[in-house]
Amino acid sequence: MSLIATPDSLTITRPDDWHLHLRDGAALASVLPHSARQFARAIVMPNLRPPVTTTAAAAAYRDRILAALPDGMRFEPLMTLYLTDNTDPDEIRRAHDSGFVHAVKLYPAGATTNSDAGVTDLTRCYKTLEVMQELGVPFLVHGEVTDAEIDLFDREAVFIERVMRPLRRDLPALKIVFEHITTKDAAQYVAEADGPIAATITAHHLLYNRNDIFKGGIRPHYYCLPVLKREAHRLALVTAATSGDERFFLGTDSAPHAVGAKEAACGCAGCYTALHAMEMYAEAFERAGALDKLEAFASFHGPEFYDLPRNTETVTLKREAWTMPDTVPLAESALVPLNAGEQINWKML
Ligand SMILES: NC(=O)N[C@@H](CC(=O)O)C(=O)O
Ligand SMILES: [Zn+2]
Ligand SMILES: [Zn+2]
Repeated sequence: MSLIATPDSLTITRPDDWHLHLRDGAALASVLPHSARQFARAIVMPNLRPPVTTTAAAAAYRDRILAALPDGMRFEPLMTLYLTDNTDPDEIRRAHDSGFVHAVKLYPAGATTNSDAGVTDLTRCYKTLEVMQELGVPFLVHGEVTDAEIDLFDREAVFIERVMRPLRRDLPALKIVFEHITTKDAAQYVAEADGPIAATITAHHLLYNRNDIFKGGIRPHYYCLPVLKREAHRLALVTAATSGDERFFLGTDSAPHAVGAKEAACGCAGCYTALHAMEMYAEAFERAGALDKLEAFASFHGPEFYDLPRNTETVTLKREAWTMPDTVPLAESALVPLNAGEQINWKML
């Protein structure tokens, strides 16, 4: 354990981000240095337009990410495939053999940003999922039902009953990550489940609840999917993240959108936290009196689940106040990060 802690400084093994949106093209070049500064590796989400559905497309995307990395920075993109109703089981074998595709992602069709090509009915994918189970390829799940009749705030809890339980009954050895969990239902489900299941938790779901979306007016930069929930759920996520349970690990879900796409009559879902993710997590763990649990959550549990080695370098977080920028460039436009213009209490050196 490399954890060295004083009241004002915390040195931990370099962390990884197990859920990240990097986009593509000029936007990729804008955001990549932020994540590369904070994290050694990241699970890169495949919801591009068109989505990354093949190993060949993942290889090309990986090359574009590495080409966009500024000189002198190190960062390893861990690639994923986007599951569709038609993903061929052989594509999973190719992905597994590639050595650089580390997981397959479920977007229920219509659930979130760029999910139109997603899965309409998971039972159509069972042949493909069986091969993933056989090869030990993790299945990363955006866990919300898309049924318009289900209340937006209940979609994760209903997903557990309608999709997660039947899936795990039918494929009990499939490795699953319940991504960006937002409810006590999901935290409890994962903590109590038998078998190979884990969950990522974002920094913003540890720090905020649904009141923050509406504080003094509508605040689009706090809108993401799954949407922030009520305080009891936030508290359950904090308990899970700080418990030391290896099933819970860090995934920022940092999701860049141009300012105009967020500050709009019908704004996009996604919070941008890549600039200050570790500072946010440190704040959340400190408030819970659990800074000593941050290293395992951020740097050990993820590699363990993905069968990857831990990073060997360290990073240091210092208690030092600084102010988040109001905007940062995003290709030809700009994005507004979460906490824009606010004071941050920790600083990653
Ligand atoms: N989390 C979000 O609100 N948005 C993500 C998609 C996702 O992770 O669901 C995005 O790609 O913008
Ligand atoms: Zn998602
Ligand atoms: Zn995401």
